[in-house]
Amino acid sequence: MTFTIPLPDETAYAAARTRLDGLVKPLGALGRLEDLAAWLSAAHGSVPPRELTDVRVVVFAGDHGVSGCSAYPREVTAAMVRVFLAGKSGVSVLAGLVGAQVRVLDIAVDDDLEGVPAEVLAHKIRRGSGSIDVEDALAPGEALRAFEAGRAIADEEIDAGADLLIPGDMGIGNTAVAAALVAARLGLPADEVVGTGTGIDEAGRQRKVAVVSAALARAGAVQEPFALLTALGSACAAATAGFLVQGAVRGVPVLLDGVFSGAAAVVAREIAPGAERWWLAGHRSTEPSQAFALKALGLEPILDFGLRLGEGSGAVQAVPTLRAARAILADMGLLADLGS
Ligand SMILES: O=C(O)c1ccc[n+]([C@@H]2O[C@H](COP(=O)([O-])O)[C@@H](O)[C@H]2O)c1
Ligand SMILES: Cc1cc2nc[nH]c2cc1C
Repeated sequence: MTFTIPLPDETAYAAARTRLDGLVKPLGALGRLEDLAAWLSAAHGSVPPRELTDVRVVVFAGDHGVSGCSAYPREVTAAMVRVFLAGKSGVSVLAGLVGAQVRVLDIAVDDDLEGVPAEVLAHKIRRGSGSIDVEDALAPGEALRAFEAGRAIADEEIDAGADLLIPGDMGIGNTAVAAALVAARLGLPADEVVGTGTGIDEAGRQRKVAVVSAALARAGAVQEPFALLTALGSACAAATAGFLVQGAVRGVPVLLDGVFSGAAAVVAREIAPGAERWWLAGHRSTEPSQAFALKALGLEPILDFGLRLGEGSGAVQAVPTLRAARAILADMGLLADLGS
């Protein structure tokens, strides 16, 4: 499987840097905002870049098999799908503030979700994913099917006008899976990547370390990305990876969220090298595996608010910063006009 990833426009990048240096401010005084402005110019091939008017969050909902690794029971995942649909989730509220749309999809919720609109269930791969410490997460073929679903979902959003994609996640137990994927891909011990997720105590974290260690031992040296998603991932991880890859294939910027999209991104980059050029990191999660993932991807988070909600909630809060980056290029005056 090979993908053609477009290259961001280097000429636009250089032109943006030149313009930024000429704006009415000390050289470099807008710091990271200048980097983001140049990045967006390269992505859009224009200086200034276009306005980001159609931001879309897709929440991939699913259960993750591993038990005893979360502060909350598995049933919360299904219940939260209804909260997203009612517009009452954290990301729903935060997305509303920046005019972003939120779409929730049942990828692998361990529930039939009776009464939920058919379009929410349209991409369901399975009920729950396997408990990775004792079995493969997915049956043969499911990782590819979920990955293709994620690509199709990105295509749907882009065809409907999305100019910025945000992957969200809802899945009790998914921080253990994220840790396992990052540990396996980057060759790290479980203890270094496992965090407290939804808020487990140190004894709980030690149990989670044991689960992730068992998963890594069970999977052995598996490295091929789809084999990795099958052994240690989940349907949501594979679907998120497909979503990230397709954003890059279509040349549409993607704002990663927390630990889960970070782990999916590490695997997605293996599937489609160069795709990371189209990704930005919205915020720094409290989960240690996210820090390793972002470092490996060469991404620096925009915000660092101690967030650990998931859902796309951190990424949506970085949207105003991206808009600010565009605005300085579009609207600031020039040093050359100073005093005239
Ligand atoms: O994105 C993050 O950084 C993050 C950190 C901790 C927890 N979460 C969310 O909490 C759930 C997973 O936590 P846990 O403890 O059940 O593995 C899942 O629904 C995630 O969206 C998300
Ligand atoms: C209530 C709740 C909401 C969430 N949103 C993302 N992960 C979550 C986990 C819980 C427990």
